[in-house]
Amino acid sequence: MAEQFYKDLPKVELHAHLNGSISSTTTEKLITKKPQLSDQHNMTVISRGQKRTLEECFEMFKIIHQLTVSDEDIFVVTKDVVKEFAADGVKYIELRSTPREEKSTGMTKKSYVSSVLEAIKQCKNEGVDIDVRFLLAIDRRNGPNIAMETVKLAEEFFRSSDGVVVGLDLSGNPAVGDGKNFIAPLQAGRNLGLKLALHLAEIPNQNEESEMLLSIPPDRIGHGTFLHPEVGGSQRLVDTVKKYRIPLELCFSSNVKSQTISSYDQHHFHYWYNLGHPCVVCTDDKGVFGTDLSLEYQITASTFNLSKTQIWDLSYQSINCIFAPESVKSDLKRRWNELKPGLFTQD
Ligand SMILES: CC(C)=CCNc1ncnc2c1ncn2[C@@H]1O[C@H](COP(=O)(O)O)[C@@H](O)[C@H]1O
Ligand SMILES: [Zn+2]
Repeated sequence: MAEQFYKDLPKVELHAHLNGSISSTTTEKLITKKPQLSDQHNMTVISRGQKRTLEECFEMFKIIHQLTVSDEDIFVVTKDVVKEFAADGVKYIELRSTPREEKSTGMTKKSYVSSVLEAIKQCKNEGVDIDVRFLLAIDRRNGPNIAMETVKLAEEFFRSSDGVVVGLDLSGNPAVGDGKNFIAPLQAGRNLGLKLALHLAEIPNQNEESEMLLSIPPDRIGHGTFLHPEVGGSQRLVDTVKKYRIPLELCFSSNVKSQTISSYDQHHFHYWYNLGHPCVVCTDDKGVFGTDLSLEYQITASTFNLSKTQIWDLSYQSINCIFAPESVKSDLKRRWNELKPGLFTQD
């Protein structure tokens, strides 16, 4: 559990996968409806101090996906996840999820997205204090044709969701498939006005793929762990990211627990923060990695010795990286400034 300062800090969450963000309370709820899966419960979270390989982490999603197979499941999960982020002091979130169909329950990709959006709407009607937006995710293992279908689905909801659907994500096991196959669908999405948040250089030796994806260019980068030359990336990659000033979504617990980074102090946050490059602290999969955004901010502060003012600035500057329009950014900044005095008189 994070200290009160980090909980009270108003925060922006820009990298959260819906099915990776399910809490153990919600998992229990889902298991009650599916008792045949009851022995899978402790398979869906990596506890404190534990680590897994990246491959093992992706295996966990197969189990989680068995728990969320109907529109009702997706609705319940979205509502709970949104409320949990709000309770953790997150004032603006961009959730992302891969539309899935499930023949046994009649869930289609379209009804999947509708269920997410209905849950978001209900949270808003109930007065939950958080602005929620949504990105449709493309899973690399499904290939470019499915990716193009996802772009079309995103286009439909982009037009009809009153600004809730803002973009596309490219994710899934980075060792599977080739990123260059997704350039065309991603570019098509971009031309439609959808913003792009792409997982990039999450594992080593993907410089060629990273270069191609950066040439689009994306609006934000997920992880970017192996972009810089010290870890086998290249100065050219760094220069491109700097030239376009593409913000990085950084996820400490995720990277350490899935072992793409050996320890917190080795995290590339250090590299990019020292360059003055926009860095956004995120959770990735708060359920799987047993974390929340407050804790990720606290880890950032304690690992790199950042003061409370520096942490405040980090959170405030994240507002510039959201995909919602400028007017939303201004409103959030006003809100942050109203909350600031209360936060700094606690000492
Ligand atoms: C497993 C691991 C190391 C997690 C951290 N890094 C990740 N890298 C790439 N894709 C991810 C990651 N975490 C979640 N995802 C994507 O998000 C999905 C789960 O959320 P959803 O079903 O899209 O709602 C996964 O199936 C995967 O496609
Ligand atoms: Zn991710």
